[in-house]
Amino acid sequence: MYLVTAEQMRRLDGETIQRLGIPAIALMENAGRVIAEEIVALCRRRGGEGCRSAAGWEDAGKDAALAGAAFQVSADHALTLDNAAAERWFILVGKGNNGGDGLAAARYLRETGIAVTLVYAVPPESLSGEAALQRDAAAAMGLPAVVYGRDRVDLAECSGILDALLGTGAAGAPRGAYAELIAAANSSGKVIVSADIPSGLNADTGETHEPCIHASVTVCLAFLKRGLLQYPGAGAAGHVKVRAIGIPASLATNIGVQVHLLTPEVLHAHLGVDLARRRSPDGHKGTYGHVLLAAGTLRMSGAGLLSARAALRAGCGLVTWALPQKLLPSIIGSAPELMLADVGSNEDGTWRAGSVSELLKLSKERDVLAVGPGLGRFEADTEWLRNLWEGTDCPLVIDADALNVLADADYKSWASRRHPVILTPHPGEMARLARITTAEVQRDRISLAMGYAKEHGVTLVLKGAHTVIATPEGQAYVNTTGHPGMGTGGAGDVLTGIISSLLAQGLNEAQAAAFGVYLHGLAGERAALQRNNPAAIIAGDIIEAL
Ligand SMILES: NC(=O)C1=CN([C@@H]2O[C@H](COP(=O)(O)OP(=O)(O)OC[C@H]3O[C@@H](n4cnc5c(N)ncnc54)[C@H](OP(=O)(O)O)[C@@H]3O)[C@@H](O)[C@H]2O)[C@@H](O)CC1
Ligand SMILES: Nc1ncnc2c1ncn2[C@@H]1O[C@H](COP(=O)(O)OP(=O)(O)O)[C@@H](O)[C@H]1O
Ligand SMILES: [K+]
Repeated sequence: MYLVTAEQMRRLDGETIQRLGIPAIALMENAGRVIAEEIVALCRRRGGEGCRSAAGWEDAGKDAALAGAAFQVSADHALTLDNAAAERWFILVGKGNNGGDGLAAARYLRETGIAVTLVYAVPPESLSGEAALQRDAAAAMGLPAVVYGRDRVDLAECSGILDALLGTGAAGAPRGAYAELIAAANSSGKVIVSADIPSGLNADTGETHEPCIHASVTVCLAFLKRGLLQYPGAGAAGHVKVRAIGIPASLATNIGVQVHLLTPEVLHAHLGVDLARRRSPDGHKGTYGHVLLAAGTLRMSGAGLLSARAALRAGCGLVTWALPQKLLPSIIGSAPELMLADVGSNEDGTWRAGSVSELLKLSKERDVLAVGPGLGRFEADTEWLRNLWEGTDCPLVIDADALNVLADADYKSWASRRHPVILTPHPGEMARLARITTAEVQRDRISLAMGYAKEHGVTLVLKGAHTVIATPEGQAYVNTTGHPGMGTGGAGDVLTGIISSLLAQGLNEAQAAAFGVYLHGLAGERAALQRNNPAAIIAGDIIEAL
């Protein structure tokens, strides 16, 4: 599934209207219809109708067939509602095409028997184009209408609100009557369905203006908007339903859309990942690759252990953990499946820059080098990392403190590598890498990740809720597996182990990063299910749930 910006959406609309010759009003009709269908589905769920109607039709069909009846008629189930008389919806209508969508939806809802009242944010005379046609059609159908600020509007009188105030054409924070209506809708306690995006949301970045609608359901039209997947916007959108309105998905490739929602289909069809992770019947530990991990200090020995164990659980054949000598006594025996490589250490258990020669030697017999979890900082660590960057002939995964080393270095001047580099920063590490604040990182995670990956020629995994994976070629994937319970020390170390393990098994960097993030999130969800309270998840649970 593609993710688009408002500007890309305008081009997709334009292509459909101009190149395919589909009139804009037809797209708006489709939009109104699918919005109405989702509202009917919602009314049906809360009215306790469940699937009764659908099953009822099926049963009737079966009965008729058994009785030998040849002729059957069925109605439009998606726009049929048994308890329509119990519903009264207010349709908040803005001046642009988003308002036009709401007006079209209002007509379809009225047809189901639901009472609707149009609440215009602006005088209806100010609507133009297709929205004006919809205004006139609604008026011709006799739909009651009021104008906010001129007529009395009491949102307490309705059973639900359709927010069709602002869509992808909105600029800046909602003003005047729009702001007042949004605030009133939010405090009404009524269920809110948003047309396309919640009004007040930045459709590209996911920033929420003050005020912004808090929807239960957002009926997103044609293509998923980037802002619906990025927090805080993702929180304001509620359940997002993407519905087709007649704009062909193939147009997205024509206009160069490069961001995808990370689904099993995208992993399989777009990235070529074998989701079944088949292993060959005659495979052996040598078949599945060997990870070399440089991680851990006395103070943070657990980070290395978590990465190493996660790598094993993610399926690679062998893991060698290179660690400071002072750590060895406490680690021996803690994970018998691991191989340990003593690379010496300072008196206090920290890494020595001289360990690089041993690491370079070890890397020759390994398929991947992962550096960083629990590494700490040490003297001449920049030169140490530069030697690994320039001297290893295998994919490199860089996490945690090794990212902070990179952030302090001018690594664009380092020799280019034959094998890929994957960086796995959390927002704080990303802020240091990009030399901006953490708040600036979170403002538009997708654009930032894409820009950084392209500029630095790395695969970037920007972690946090809805992790973004960006490739140097300009593609990006947004992951939605995972769980807030994963906000626990060491969860990122587990991810580093998983991604390294997949690389060792022969996946390319985009596959390993995307599939690794996806599996890590699934394991987090499974771990949350296994605990009575998700707050009880610890990083080791994620490994065991892999
Ligand atoms: N064929 C198509 O294009 C299709 C489009 N579709 C639908 O159209 C939506 C996009 O429609 P759109 O481009 O007309 O913009 P939209 O979001 O309705 O709002 C713009 C209006 O709001 C106003 N306004 C702006 N900012 C404001 C603010 N901060 N505070 C207050 N007012 C503000 C601004 O008025 P102005 O300030 O210029 O007087 C302007 O008139 C899209 O999300 C989807 O729902 C679908 O039907 C599929 C086919
Ligand atoms: N709310 C959340 N939803 C989904 N995943 C989350 C959430 N919070 C954290 N995570 C995931 O947990 C991991 C935390 O990583 P990180 O911050 O590096 O932890 P640590 O440094 O302790 O290992 C990341 O993969 C992140 O995406
Ligand atoms: K809206």
